[in-house]
Formats: sequence, C-alpha cells, structure tokens
Amino acid sequence: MTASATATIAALPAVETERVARDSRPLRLITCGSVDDGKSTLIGRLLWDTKAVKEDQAATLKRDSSGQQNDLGLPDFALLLDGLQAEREQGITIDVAYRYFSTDRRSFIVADTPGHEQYTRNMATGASTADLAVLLVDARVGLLEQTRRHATIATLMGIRQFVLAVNKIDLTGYDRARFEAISHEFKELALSLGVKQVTAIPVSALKGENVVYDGRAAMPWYEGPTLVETLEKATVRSNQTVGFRLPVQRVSRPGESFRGYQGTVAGGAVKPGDSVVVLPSGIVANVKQIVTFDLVRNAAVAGDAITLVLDRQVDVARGDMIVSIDSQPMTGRRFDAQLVALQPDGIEPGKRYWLKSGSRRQRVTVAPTSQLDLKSGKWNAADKLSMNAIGKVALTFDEQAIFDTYEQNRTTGAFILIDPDTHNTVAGGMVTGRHAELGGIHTGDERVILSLPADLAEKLMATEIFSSRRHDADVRHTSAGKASELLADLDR
Ligand SMILES: Nc1nc2c(ncn2[C@@H]2O[C@H](COP(=O)(O)OP(=O)(O)OP(=O)(O)O)[C@@H](O)[C@H]2O)c(=O)[nH]1
Repeated sequence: MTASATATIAALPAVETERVARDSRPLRLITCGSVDDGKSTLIGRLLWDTKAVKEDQAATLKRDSSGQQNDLGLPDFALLLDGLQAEREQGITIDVAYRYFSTDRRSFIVADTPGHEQYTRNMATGASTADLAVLLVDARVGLLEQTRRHATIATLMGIRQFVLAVNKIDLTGYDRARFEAISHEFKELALSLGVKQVTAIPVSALKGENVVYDGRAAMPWYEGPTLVETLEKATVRSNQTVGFRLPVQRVSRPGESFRGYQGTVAGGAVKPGDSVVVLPSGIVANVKQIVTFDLVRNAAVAGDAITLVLDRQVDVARGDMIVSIDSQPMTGRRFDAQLVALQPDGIEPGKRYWLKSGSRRQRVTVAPTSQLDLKSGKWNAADKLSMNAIGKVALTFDEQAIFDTYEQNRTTGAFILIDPDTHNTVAGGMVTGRHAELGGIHTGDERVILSLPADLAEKLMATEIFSSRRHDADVRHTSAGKASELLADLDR
C-alpha cells in the first residue's frame, strides 16, 4: 500500500492516488520534525498499526530490525522508510515520498520529506499539497528553532490545521506537566502565525501510544483524541473556492468541423451552457460540449482532464485560460508573490526569468522586497534572496498575466521561475495578489493629476463622472483636492 514519488515544486498539483476515499477525499498531511524527533518511527507506526504494510514488507521489517537499538522487541519502524534515500535525484528534483494508509473512516496521504539540507524546499513541496501538518517535538527537548521554521513554512504554504505530536513521552515518565508546558508554548506560536486549529497529543511513536491506539494505560491523565482520530476529523483544504479554471494545454483540431480546448480543470466546475471567458483576450463564449477521452460528459470538475468545445469560433492558444464569467482570476502585469529560492545563485534583484504556471510560460522581471527570518518569523527588507530563503517579490510581466491567489487556488496561484540561460528551476512560488502600486488619474495629455492606489484609480475612472468627462478640460485641471472630494463622494 505504500508508494512514493519524486516531485518538483512545479508539480504542485496533487499526485494522484488510486485509492478511493471511503467517505471523502483523502486527507493529505505532512510530517515535520528535527533530526531524531522520531518522524520516521511515527510514520512507520501509522502504516503498521493501520495495516498499510504489506505482509512481505512486514516480514522483512521484523527480520531487519532484530537486534536494532530499541530493546522493546518492537520492529524499527524507521526502516520502512529507508528505500527513500535511493530515490533521491540530482538537480532540482525534490524528494517527497507519498505514503498511503487508511482507516475505516478515511484514507490518508502522508508526504514524507527527507533530507536535512534542502529541507526548506522539500518541505515547501510537501506542504503545498497538504491539508494539515503534524509537527513533532521530542518531549524531553521541547520546541526548537526548527519547530518555528516548519510551522512558518507550513503556514506560508496555506496550511491552517496543526497537530503537535509531543513524541517520546515515554522517556519523560509520561510527564503531564511537561506535555502541557510544551503544548501551551506551541499554541502561542501557532496563534502568532494565525493558526487556530491546533491539537496537541502526547505520543510514543515507538510504543504506539496515542498514534492509532490510545495510550490510556500509560497516560490516564490524557483524555484527548489519538493522532489518527484527529486526522479522521480534520477538514480537506478545498481547491474550489473560486470559479471554473481551464488552463489550455492543447488546441485539438482533428478535422475542419471540430475544435476543442484541452487541459485539466484547475478549479471549480463546468457544464454545457455555462458562459465562459477566454483570457487574456477576454472573448466570451458558451460551453457547447465537454468531452473526455471516451465520453461526452454533462459536467466536469477540478482534476478532470477534458476537451472543451465552445459554441463559437474563438481564437484560443496554449497558455490561455478559459474561466467562468462570474468569478474571474486576476489579470495584469504586476503581481506580488512569495517564493522559495532553490539554486545556489539565489534570486538577483531585477533579473529576468521565464515564469511557468500550468501551461503558460512568460517573461518576467523579479524584484525581491523582503526575506523571512525563520528564527523570529519577521519579514526583513531584502533586495536579493539566497538559496532556501523564503522571500516576498514583485513580479513584472512583459505581457498580461493571469493568476488566482495561491490561497484561493493552489494550481492557478503557483508558479516556478526558470533561468533562461541555464534552464534551471530557480524558485517555486505562490501569488499573493496584484501588486499594489501608485496609479494615477491621467488626463488626456498624460498629466497625472492625482496619485493614488491603482485599484482606487480604476474605480474612479470607471465612474460616470470620470469616464464621461475624461477628456474634458475641467477634469484635466481638476486639483488634487477636488479629486479627493470626488473620491470621498464615491466612498459614501
Ligand atoms: N523511546 C522512544 N524512542 C523513540 C520514539 N520515537 C522514536 N524513537 C527513537 O528515536 C530515534 C530516532 O527516530 P527516527 O524515527 O529515526 O527519527 P527521525 O526524526 O525520523 O530522524 P531522521 O530520519 O534522522 O530525521 C530512534 O532510535 C527511534 O527508535 C518514542 O516515542 N519513544
């Protein structure tokens, strides 16, 4: 039942699982911990106690672990994950092994991110598809700087549910006060990151206490859920908070009479008759037909690979996006983003890259503005980013770009940056919004009469007062004071 895959940060869309969830989609989780906190033991224990380990693997495990360090006569669960090292690849490939397990209630996919160097990017990749993060600490040691680092990265990648597994609780003599002090400190950390959904659990991964089976015999003072019970109740992060998105991968023209636009639905749903807009051109059309490899369908949802047929001839090319008319993504030339720098050269100020998001590849200039200090959780001003750094940047495109925020859609809000000279992937990133810059009301002779945020300028220009009198001399000479009055009127 185990499976693994290497993924690049470009492959932010989910790795598919053949398993069908019993009552919902599988819950995706990531486990994070410092060296020796017991991450491998915990994952091994989860797989073992949920019987996700095949019999042949189980036999090997029992054999290999005989004489291992633990004298409890238990298999060394960490061995289950050993195959991973061999799967590591060079270059930009990021190692994330996906393990599958299930209970009667639900199935789970756990992203296991090995490696101590490159940890940030491995973790960012694993976290990008996860609904929940399990953070491990050693009960004897408590929270470490790493714990803050992992929690911060998980939050940045959009995770809003944390489980704190206070592991090796057996080695503290099941010390309740110790557990409570660590949980308290962690909850404060989580709150400072804006995460309110936190469950802290005292665990012995080695002995299997409070993982799948409860640990009441050893910890009668703990009345909360086990790790698996918590996971069973967690919510799945939805990728469908915005409307229909179809990044066009290919235009199919098998004959004169048929023209279809192929791609994987990246958000929302679509059915024949729906009105859609082709971006960036802005052409409106209706959906005539939805075809999959063998069927004509009456609807398609996120994750479906489809061919979309429209009711009129429109100009659509690879890299365009077909979206629902009433919930459109952002379009523009300047966006704000957060990214993880992946190459030794880091990200230089003002350098030009190729940006790839789905099937689209565009020229972009990247200007770092700040870097996250993972120790303090603060953003410090920075104009370049070194390898593994997480930074905020402004993206400026040569042409119109199309994005959702990553918070709204993890496919259409994610991208990678490619160095045009070396073809290396230099960063993986998430769009956080349109770049807020000072815009202005331009008069007919291009004089700026008032500088104000671009959104507000657009809003003002869209009003009747300005659009009808745009070239009017009165408006051209409107003073800043007068324009402010007009704005104040608008906001009333
Ligand atoms: N007593 C006790 N030992 C544990 C527990 N969990 C893990 N260990 C032991 O701690 C050591 C480290 O466990 P691992 O699972 O290899 O730790 P890890 O965090 O995966 O380490 P890396 O893979 O190096 O990052 C091993 O000797 C485990 O047997 C626990 O709950 N109780």
